Amino acid sequence: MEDPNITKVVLLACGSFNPITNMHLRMFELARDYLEDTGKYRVVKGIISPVGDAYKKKGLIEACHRLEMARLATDSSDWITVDSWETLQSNWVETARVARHYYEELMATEQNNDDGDVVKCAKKRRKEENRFKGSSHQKRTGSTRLMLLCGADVLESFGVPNLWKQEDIIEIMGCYGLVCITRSGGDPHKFIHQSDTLWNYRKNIHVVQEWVTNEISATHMRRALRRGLSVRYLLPDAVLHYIHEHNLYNDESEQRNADVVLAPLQRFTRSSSSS
Ligand SMILES: Nc1ncnc2c1ncn2[C@@H]1O[C@H](COP(=O)(O)OP(=O)(O)OP(=O)(O)O)[C@@H](O)[C@H]1O
Ligand SMILES: O=C(O)c1ccc[n+]([C@@H]2O[C@H](COP(=O)([O-])O)[C@@H](O)[C@H]2O)c1
Repeated sequence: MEDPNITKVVLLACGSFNPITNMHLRMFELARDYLEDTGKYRVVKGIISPVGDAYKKKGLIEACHRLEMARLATDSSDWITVDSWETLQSNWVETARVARHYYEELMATEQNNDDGDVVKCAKKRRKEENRFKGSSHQKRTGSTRLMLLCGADVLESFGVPNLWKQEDIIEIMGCYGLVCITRSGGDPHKFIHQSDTLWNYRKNIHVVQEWVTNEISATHMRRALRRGLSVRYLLPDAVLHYIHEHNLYNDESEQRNADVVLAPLQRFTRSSSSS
């Protein structure tokens, strides 16, 4: 018998996953431990949603390969899944829209048509943008909630001018909530404190401290692979075999989209993003 006071949660992680690393998988485990330790949540599913080919980020290889690597990486997990919906869209899809898609899917599955309609919630949120002061609109005890899972760099990218739409940030915080894993060099608590918008929604942002800090990033993987260095044990063996089998990361692949106007997050110069 389910405890009615415990809210079920689906975690959604968006990103390039170019390639997927062990840290991407660890994010899910860390988030689940954190949420369940509060005694308020039970994490029932994790979704990895790789960005589509229309996201013109330098060095981004084809979605079919990124998807397949993510599938191989999650093969042994009984709760983390990979979903191709985002990669099947012809245009780049904003993260708020991706979240809306999965939330609607979730609601349809649960046939839960009560006041949890996220589209209504999103519209209302946009109207109330300047008045709303955070927190308890999301409470839907008894039904499943969707939360966005990301690293602290993504949270901090919310502060980059003209990168995210303000209403999307508000929708993400107000309708879903965020689980944010610390990354070395970042300070999400300070960032939330310094942003009026994030401060308003602070109760919907769960900052998870990763004590075993590491610098694993997809950028590091690609760089090492281009140089013929080992990345073994930084990503699953099956993924590594797949990379070698298809010769995925090399000087040529790193030049993909090099001549295209930068993808949104690339404009936000993170140290790990330089090649
Ligand atoms: N070492 C890490 N610690 C915490 N979060 C991470 C880490 N690596 C990736 N993430 C998070 O995983 C999600 C997907 O990330 P993404 O595919 O952009 O990986 P990345 O390793 O940061 O990529 P790149 O190096 O290509 O920019 C993002 O929310 C990102 O913040
Ligand atoms: O929705 C937005 O406005 C938005 C702005 C910048 C980035 N994102 C998403 O954030 C993710 C960033 O991935 P990456 O690999 O560029 O760090 C990817 O899923 C993008 O679609 C989303």
